[in-house]
Amino acid sequence: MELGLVTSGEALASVDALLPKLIEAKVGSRIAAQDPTVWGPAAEAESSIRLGWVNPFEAAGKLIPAILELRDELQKENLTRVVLCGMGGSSLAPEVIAAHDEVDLVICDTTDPSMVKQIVETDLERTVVVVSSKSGSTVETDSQRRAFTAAFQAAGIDPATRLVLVTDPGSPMDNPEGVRAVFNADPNVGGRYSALTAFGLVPSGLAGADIEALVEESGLINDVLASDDEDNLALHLGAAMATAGRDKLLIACVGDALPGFGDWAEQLIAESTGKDGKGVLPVAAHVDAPELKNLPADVVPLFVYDELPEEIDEETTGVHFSAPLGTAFMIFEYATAVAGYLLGISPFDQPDVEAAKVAARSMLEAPAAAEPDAVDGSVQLFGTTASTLDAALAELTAKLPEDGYFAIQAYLNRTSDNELQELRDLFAEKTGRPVTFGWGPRFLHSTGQYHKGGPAQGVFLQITADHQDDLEIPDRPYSFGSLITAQAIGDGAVLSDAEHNRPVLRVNLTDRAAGIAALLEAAK
Ligand SMILES: O=P(O)(O)OC[C@H]1O[C@H](O)[C@H](O)[C@@H](O)[C@@H]1O
Repeated sequence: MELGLVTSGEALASVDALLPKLIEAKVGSRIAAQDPTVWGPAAEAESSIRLGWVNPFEAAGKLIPAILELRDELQKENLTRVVLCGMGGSSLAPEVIAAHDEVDLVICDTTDPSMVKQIVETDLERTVVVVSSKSGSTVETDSQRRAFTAAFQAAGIDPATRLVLVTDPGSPMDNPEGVRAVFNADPNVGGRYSALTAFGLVPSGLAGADIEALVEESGLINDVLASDDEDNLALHLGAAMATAGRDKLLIACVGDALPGFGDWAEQLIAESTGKDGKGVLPVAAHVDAPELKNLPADVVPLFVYDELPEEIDEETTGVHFSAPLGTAFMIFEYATAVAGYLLGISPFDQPDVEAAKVAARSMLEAPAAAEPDAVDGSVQLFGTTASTLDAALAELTAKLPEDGYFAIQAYLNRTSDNELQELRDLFAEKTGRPVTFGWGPRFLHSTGQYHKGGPAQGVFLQITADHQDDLEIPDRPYSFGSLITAQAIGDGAVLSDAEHNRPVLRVNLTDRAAGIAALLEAAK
């Protein structure tokens, strides 16, 4: 893949206006030198422990031989199915790396009982499970680990031969007892910037990805990214992200270019910029997205190519990007940090993520069985004055502000309920506004920060379901089914509370298949 970045229209105007300022303030070289003062005094404490990602090379060089050695060992034992349990920054990068190299890595980033079951009950005899968590205390990851440990034991397999941990040194998970290996990551790198640390490299490397090539690619333009001149692509991309009046970035991969990259970039940009009522809303979409046919005035489209097209219309607003995956990770990380500087926010914290976790915990401790406001066939409606699904969706859509976006949050099984993703385009068509689609609880660790901390522009459609075939979480007083429901209700409660005041409609499907069909029909 060739390396290139071209901006056009208003994105180009933004680059022209902001580049001289970025160069004058030496933003590129200061980030490369890990200068924590770039984002101002309020951000300094966090920045001073979060800039390790600008130089991942030495640590990666030491780590890779150990990963390859373990991979060989596992292969000799015919342990060829690699599952990764982890959320947000602990799973999005390895998912992209594996997809890019076309190696199988099964991602378990859910609490949907049907999906956890599907993953836990498949081919256990040849499965090795990587459990990744920087903090070592993420409830989803801990629950998935418990489910796998119990499943191995039930199958007469010693979990100590099958569990591999990736975590920060000293975290509650950093314990070699009862596991095959523990890989420590660099604590000075936050989750969403950790693609080239143990979090990105261990699971994808064990699954067979060419992690040496990836790390090599990531160093290709190190000097360019550290420079204070017009050739620094990250300054261009950061300035394009901060285009005035266009605070939404629609990401579309063209053809086979970097599959899944939009989902990774979405977490990086949403969690890094969406706070203090500001932010860039990333919209992971595709080249046929309705938004691109009739571009809303507040959206910058960003196209990711294998190779840049020969001709790019200079007038039409857009960002056109092409890079090898390792290089792309680095450019986007730098660019997001640059956008943070331009927006005047700290790109390394996620102040609003915790609120949803707290609300979910209190739901689990004292479950409140709320009565639906209305029932329409197999769909229960919560948070509406309407009595039918059609009317409830119309009521929600009517609350969209002019500069608003429609957010769909599906707390379902992203493998077997995948057709639900069609809702994204249907609502984009219907509303003429950008639409984000997130699988819960996965998105809580990604765009979840922006939805609560960014500009108050979103309206929210939560989709939950009853769990006929639930799964217990060993040694926990709640099941996966009650956990995922608590996570949805908890996040909905925070979104709609007095502080955030976002419109939220929850539809609960008492029958999944019939409910999904009804939703798709209603969205047309
Ligand atoms: O790696 P972990 O500590 O389990 O964290 C996983 C995710 O959790 C939180 O939601 C953070 O907001 C994310 O940035 C992080 O990637």
